[in-house]
Amino acid sequence: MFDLHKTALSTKARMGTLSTDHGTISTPIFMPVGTLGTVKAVKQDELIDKVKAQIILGNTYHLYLRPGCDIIENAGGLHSFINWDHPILTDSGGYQIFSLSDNRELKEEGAHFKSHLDGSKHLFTPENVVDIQRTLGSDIIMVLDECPPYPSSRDYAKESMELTHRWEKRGRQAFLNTSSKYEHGQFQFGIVQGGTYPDLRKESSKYVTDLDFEGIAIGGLSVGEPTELMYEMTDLNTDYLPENKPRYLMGVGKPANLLHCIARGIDMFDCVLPTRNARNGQIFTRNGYINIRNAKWKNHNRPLDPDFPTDLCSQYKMSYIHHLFRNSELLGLELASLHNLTFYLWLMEKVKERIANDSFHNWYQEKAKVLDTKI
Ligand SMILES: CNc1nc2c(CCNCC3CCCCC3)c3nc(N)[nH]c(=O)c3cc2[nH]1
Repeated sequence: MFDLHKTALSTKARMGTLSTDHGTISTPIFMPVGTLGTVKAVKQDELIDKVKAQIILGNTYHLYLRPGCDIIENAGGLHSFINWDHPILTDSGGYQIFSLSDNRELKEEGAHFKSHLDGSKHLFTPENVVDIQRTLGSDIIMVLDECPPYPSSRDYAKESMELTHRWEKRGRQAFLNTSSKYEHGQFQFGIVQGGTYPDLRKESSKYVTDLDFEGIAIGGLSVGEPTELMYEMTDLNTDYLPENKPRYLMGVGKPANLLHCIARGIDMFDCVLPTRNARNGQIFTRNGYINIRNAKWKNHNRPLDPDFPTDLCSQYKMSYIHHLFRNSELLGLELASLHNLTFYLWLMEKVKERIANDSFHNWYQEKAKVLDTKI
């Protein structure tokens, strides 16, 4: 399960390992997002050999709708279907129902929604999202929850949190009453909610902790709230979460956000930013970020950062990559996506080095400022 190795000096940063039947994850970790069973524009072997990814995310909502659970089950489960023999975490679909389906209804029994693909009607319940993720065979499954919008009134946030709590209790029971359909075991993570209300966040942290999940996610953040408020809620939540369980901050974030949230006690992150923004030309570097589509790179005949270990950085001229993006050439998307993911995992390795030698606390704030600078 989760072994806490070290907590940093004067911040809540920590290093640990999460052992799953598909491999061990060293934390802090960033988890590349593979919505439809593929991390867009990056091949599985590159994820291992170049990105050094240790775990990727899949999406219950999308995979359930297409290709559907029976196709994936017939293929031997998600790992076999996508040819990835390492850890996979799947989100429960609650968040996707809100961000994708324009017609959904929350009831005590679960979330009714219409498929964004063909308008067909579906219902996710705390119990059937366990069954779906049992069938997918992901190593870490998430409970069904509601992620309230930002801003939400305190009443709405409280109502939503309490429904999510009742769903989590049912989801945990469904998980404990069933077992994995495959050779490998599975873990279930609970999700803390409570909007941006400190008293609700504290109550939710305690409620979810008491359900004794294998890990705990912090939900309801990175939904448009000010960054400082996201940091404040994260800091408060980890004060009330057990030290011996991994903490997963959902949907976060920019490189600078990762450093600040690691300092506030977070172990696991996921975000579409490195791949989605790569496709728009945003490239993260050790000295800040650039947009390669900008005309300033048109005649720039040097590589971006010759000493950084990616093809984009060391093998290609900026003028050429600018040209690829200007012409929507696939090679541009591939180089930028692979680079950004490699950068995120490289940053996590730097963080672990700093925690190990007790130099994280006087490094991360300045580094976060540099990483947040547009070059
Ligand atoms: C971007 N901000 C944000 N994301 C949130 C997410 C989604 C996290 N990412 C999942 C991946 C998305 C791409 C496909 C694969 C799964 C949240 N998910 C849940 N269940 N609950 C949240 O409160 C919740 C809150 C979130 N906030």
